[in-house]
Amino acid sequence: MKHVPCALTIAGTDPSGGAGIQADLKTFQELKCYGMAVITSAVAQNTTGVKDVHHLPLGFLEKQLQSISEDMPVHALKTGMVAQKDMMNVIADWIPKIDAYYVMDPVMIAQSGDSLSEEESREVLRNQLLPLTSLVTPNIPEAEEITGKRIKTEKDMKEAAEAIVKNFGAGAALVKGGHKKGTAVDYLFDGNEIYTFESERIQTKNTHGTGCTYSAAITAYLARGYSLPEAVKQAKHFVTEAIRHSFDLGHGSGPTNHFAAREEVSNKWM
Ligand SMILES: Nc1ncnc2c1ncn2[C@@H]1O[C@H](COP(=O)(O)OP(=O)(O)OP(=O)(O)O)[C@@H](O)[C@H]1O
Ligand SMILES: Cc1ncc(COP(=O)(O)O)c(N)n1
Repeated sequence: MKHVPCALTIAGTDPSGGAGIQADLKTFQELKCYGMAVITSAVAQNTTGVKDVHHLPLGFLEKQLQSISEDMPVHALKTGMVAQKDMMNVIADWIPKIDAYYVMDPVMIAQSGDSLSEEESREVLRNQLLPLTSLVTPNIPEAEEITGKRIKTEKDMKEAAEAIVKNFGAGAALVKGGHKKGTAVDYLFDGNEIYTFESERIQTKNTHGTGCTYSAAITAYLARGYSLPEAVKQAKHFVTEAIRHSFDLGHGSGPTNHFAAREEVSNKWM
């Protein structure tokens, strides 16, 4: 049988299907990866916000991870919502046991403003998880939280990407400009150079789960064997099209459209 690219997400859930594990699996599927999922927290949420969170017991998180590593290949994995420091420690102990690219989406606060991670977990994220990453994908507030420095300009974004690699030991850092005005520009520092990924800003309120979809698409392209800059370039195209064709569903910030995104990018990579 042909080599099957295998991608894993370790994240929280979104029953309304726009973010978290659900968005990740849709992305893996559209980008022709075999998708696997380990759940950290069950989240009652929809396009309008988070209603409740139920963290899975630590021992159960460990068993889910073990179920993967004792049986399945993983070529690339991502983490999304990992709310508690003890969960981070479990994941940090497990990742070195497998040989896979690791993309961290350092999910802290949902677009709705609801917190998705405990304050005290930030130090473990910085000290234990960041040094294990192939890539971390903070938005501007998350990059500020990691570096402890305000980001106001595009120069600040590039400096934050460099600092996250040089001072915090990430393999590479992609600082995303979804939260700034003007074009949707992201900066990648891979330890050697800065790459720029830019698209027009699409006028829509339907951007629920864009960060999840973007990091899952990068993970999928890495699992498929793309180099890091090429994986980010293709994933940026995918997320831009997912936003352009986003669904006007729900009463809040609607979800992005994974299958339209795949149709738009497909003739380039299939
Ligand atoms: N309105 C938009 N038009 C085009 N691209 C966008 C828009 N909003 C965000 N993006 C892009 O989507 C990607 C995700 O960025 P963003 O900064 O929104 O991440 P995030 O805040 O982690 O996402 P989330 O909203 O899921 O928390 C980035 O490439 C960003 O530039
Ligand atoms: C389980 C989970 N993970 C991540 C997000 C962030 O997505 P957004 O910022 O678009 O709400 C979310 N809402 N839920």
